[in-house]
Amino acid sequence: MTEIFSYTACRQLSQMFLAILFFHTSEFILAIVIHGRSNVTLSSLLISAHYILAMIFSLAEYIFEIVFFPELKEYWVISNVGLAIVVIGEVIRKLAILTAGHAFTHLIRTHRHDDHRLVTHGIYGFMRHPGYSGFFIWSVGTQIMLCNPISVVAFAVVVWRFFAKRIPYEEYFLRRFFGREYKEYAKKVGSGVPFIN
Ligand SMILES: C[S@@+](CC[C@H](N)C(=O)[O-])C[C@H]1O[C@@H](n2cnc3c(N)ncnc32)[C@H](O)[C@@H]1O
Repeated sequence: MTEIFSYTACRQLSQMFLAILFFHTSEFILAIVIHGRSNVTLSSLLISAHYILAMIFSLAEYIFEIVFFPELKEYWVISNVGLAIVVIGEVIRKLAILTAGHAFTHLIRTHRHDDHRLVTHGIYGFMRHPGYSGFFIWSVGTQIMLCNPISVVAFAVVVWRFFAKRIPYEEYFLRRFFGREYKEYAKKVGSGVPFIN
């Protein structure tokens, strides 16, 4: 049991806590800066029941493994690569939010607003869904950082399946809003999420 208070656990769990804290507070602050306080609710913290369950599962896996298989958490190269992946995912996601500006709404728009323009510059020139790609990378990175083998696979599968449904739904409306312009853009630029066209 003392492993829970070891240097390894304290460092890896603090990194996880800071990664989560930074991700959610920065999402919320950026939403307020871009859309204005009156248009932002607590839902912009992006903390859903499924998300909390996933994080509890990941923490349970971590505690179980650090108690019964503490050597599993000592792969520092893997853990540090995970930390680097978390930072990369965070940077991609925040670049997406800053580049898209007003167009980046947490709820998918089903009606076109007059000021909604198709964004294809900056990071959107490299991938169509940098916000989703960044979150996918970030979430899997957190589990690599914790050396949580089950959660690495579980997070990759669950987050991928979520975006595999969300992206076609979002793009249905983007095609309706921007027609040919979006078709041409989608022909040239990939989604940014593995195995999603
Ligand atoms: C949560 S944001 C995610 C944006 C994008 N899917 C991404 O991953 O960066 C969802 C909103 O962004 C808008 N959106 C997505 N791609 C866009 C683009 N290239 N230009 C303008 N608006 C876009 C959609 O209409 C939707 O309301």
